[in-house]
Amino acid sequence: MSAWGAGPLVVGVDSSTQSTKVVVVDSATGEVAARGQAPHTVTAGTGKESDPEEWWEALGRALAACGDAARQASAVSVAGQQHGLVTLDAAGRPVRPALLWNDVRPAPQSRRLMEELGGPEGWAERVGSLPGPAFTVSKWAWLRDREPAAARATTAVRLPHDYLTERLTGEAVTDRGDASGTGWWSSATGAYDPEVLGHVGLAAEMLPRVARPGEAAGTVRPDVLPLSRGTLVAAGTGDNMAAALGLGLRPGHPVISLGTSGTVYAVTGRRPADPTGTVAGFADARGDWLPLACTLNCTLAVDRMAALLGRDREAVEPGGAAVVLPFLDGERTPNLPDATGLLHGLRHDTTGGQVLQAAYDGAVFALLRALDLVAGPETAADEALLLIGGGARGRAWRDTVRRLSGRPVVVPAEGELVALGAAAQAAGLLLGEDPAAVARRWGTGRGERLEAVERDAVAWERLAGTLTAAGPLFGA
Ligand SMILES: Nc1ncnc2c1ncn2[C@@H]1O[C@H](COP(=O)(O)OP(=O)(O)O)[C@@H](O)[C@H]1O
Ligand SMILES: O=C(CO)[C@@H](O)[C@H](O)COP(=O)(O)O
Repeated sequence: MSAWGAGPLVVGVDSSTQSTKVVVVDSATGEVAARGQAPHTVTAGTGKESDPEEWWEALGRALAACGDAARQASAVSVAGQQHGLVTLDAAGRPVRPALLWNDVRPAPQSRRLMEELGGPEGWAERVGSLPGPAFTVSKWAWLRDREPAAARATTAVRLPHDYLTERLTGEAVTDRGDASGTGWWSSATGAYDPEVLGHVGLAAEMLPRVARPGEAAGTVRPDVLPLSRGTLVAAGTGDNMAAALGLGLRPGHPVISLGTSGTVYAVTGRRPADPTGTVAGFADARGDWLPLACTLNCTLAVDRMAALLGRDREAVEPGGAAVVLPFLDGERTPNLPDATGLLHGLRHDTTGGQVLQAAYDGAVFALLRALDLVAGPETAADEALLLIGGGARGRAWRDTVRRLSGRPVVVPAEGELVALGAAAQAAGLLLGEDPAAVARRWGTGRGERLEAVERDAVAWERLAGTLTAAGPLFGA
């Protein structure tokens, strides 16, 4: 029992693309005692990079905003944006800024790795996922090609959440969920794949230990952050895996997350292996699987379109025949790393609000095309979609998902599902419970249900036709 409520306090961290968010939660009730947030800088332009030192400082600031509650916590867990390549030198300092998940520069290395190591079928079977440009293995191959001196200076490779966990504990630890986004962890064997590592010149000693679900990473070192020395630290996980924990997700309940990335995923007991590369065959943080499709252009692309049009993001208008493929950062789903944004179907009477609606439609269409692939046979055709991420707060996003899917939508009342999932992982470690069961007890997945509306098949067909016609323009 803490000074704040019924049970010991736990801290959940979401170190995502745009910011770090922290929640301090009562482990008995799930009540949020304090919260903090601090922004990150991402380089503009084609390359997407962030300084890992800035994530650490942002974590300190977000924790400080929680005041005494963070210091009183008994356990902490860090969830982070997936795939990012953090390269450390012998002194444990970043050799260069981290290459982020949405950096498409490694597209040539991704294609090469695919050809050299068994083709799409080989990768799907052996690793569970294809080594798309997002995957850490392609980023490391890019670094070796383009910045060989930086690659040579690297003695340790981490993911964003591992880097922060190691700064907290001094221990090099990751988990199966985040490891499954590297491309060098095999979902078939549950271990690093020696052939992939050998192929890209990485020694297993350069990588963190992969903790078992429910295992601790260590304890907080003295005087590192506004946390108490000796606080238990869970292994952490990738941000999508953490959100699945926070929702207490069971098979048959697909999730759409609308943030910097758009993601669509579900939890399942069957190991995914999709040779088309649309579905990443991630592991979850518990021992099951998290088939997931991810787009590079979601909330930021739509907000950029709103800014270009000089409109508020909610100022959409129905009608017209405009189509927007909002591939401002290239695209991952579909796999078109060299794509750019496309606006089609303009007439004299097309309004700015219709073009903005078309941008929402394009972003949601890309995600919904992958829904059936990730949802699997456990999911009923009329099952509601769980809508999370910053965009889930917006009315236009909610309405677009309902109109293009024809399904009901449930928006959890608590917005920070990644941080809450990390908190549930910390509580699970502290109390010896399954973190998803902790989250269910807390009720974090409960929220507002918006009923289905008729599916807009006309808009869907227009988008599908435009995407097919535009393929050659984008190098498809
Ligand atoms: N009220 C809102 N309505 C619509 N979109 C919103 C709202 N609040 C935040 N967002 C969007 O959420 C995005 C951030 O989402 P978030 O899930 O926090 O991102 P990430 O975890 O990738 O850093 C912003 O890009 C912004 O466009
Ligand atoms: O690459 C993926 C999933 O494979 C992304 O979902 C990242 O994990 C970044 O997440 P956000 O910062 O958008 O939450």
